[in-house]
Amino acid sequence: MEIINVHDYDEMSRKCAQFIAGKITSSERIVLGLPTGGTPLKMYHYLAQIINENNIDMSHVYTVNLDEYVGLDGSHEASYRHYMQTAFFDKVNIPDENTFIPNGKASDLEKEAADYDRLIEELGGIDLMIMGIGRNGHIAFNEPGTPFDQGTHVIQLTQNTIEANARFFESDDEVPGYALTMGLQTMMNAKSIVLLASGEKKKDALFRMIEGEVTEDLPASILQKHSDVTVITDTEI
Ligand SMILES: O=P(O)(O)OC[C@H]1O[C@](O)(CO)[C@@H](O)[C@@H]1O
Repeated sequence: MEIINVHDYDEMSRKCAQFIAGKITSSERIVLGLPTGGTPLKMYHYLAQIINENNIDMSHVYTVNLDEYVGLDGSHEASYRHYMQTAFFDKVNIPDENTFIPNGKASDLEKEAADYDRLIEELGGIDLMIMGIGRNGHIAFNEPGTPFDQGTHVIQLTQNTIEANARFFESDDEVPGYALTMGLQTMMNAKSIVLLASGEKKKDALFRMIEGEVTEDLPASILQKHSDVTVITDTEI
């Protein structure tokens, strides 16, 4: 695991955006795994800026998002589809049909999960996966206790995650209790991974992820077993 220490959130976001832009321009075709949450917001800002300033072609870029709330569709302001459109997709010239996010309104969620894994396979797998980390060590919505060998699935969110995400809703009660998320196996299949972590509140999870035991109690610890993980962080560990 390579750890890149930066001074602050801004530098972390800029570095990551530059790295992704470099990969996009140097690839004939690329599949990106993309996160939501507070952490990557500024990274998307810089990435859109770099793409537009340099007229970077996006027709060969495909994106698969990590997760979506069950019960929300793209018209809901807290849905991850809405987040991605406003934070990134609407700002760059990526074809709509190249962007994929699990459908949280699917009538058969199990089927939607299986179809999502099939889609990733048909795209040829994920070349570069960007992710954040939750305070309890979750990645995507894989909460502590999630088996390491799972593909995309439905998960019940913990109270900790509901509270952490309540800031995107009017109140705690509005945060959906379930989500569709890529599984840890899906994420580990990505060829390269970049994990972003900013701030003291992530310090404990980050430390355990890097130094601790590989355990399902801390989902992110599985990344110790991946051969190409870069962590960009402003948190001293
Ligand atoms: O970036 P934030 O908002 O701290 O969230 C951390 C993690 O929580 C999630 O948003 C899910 O709760 C993940 O997608 C993200 O990696």
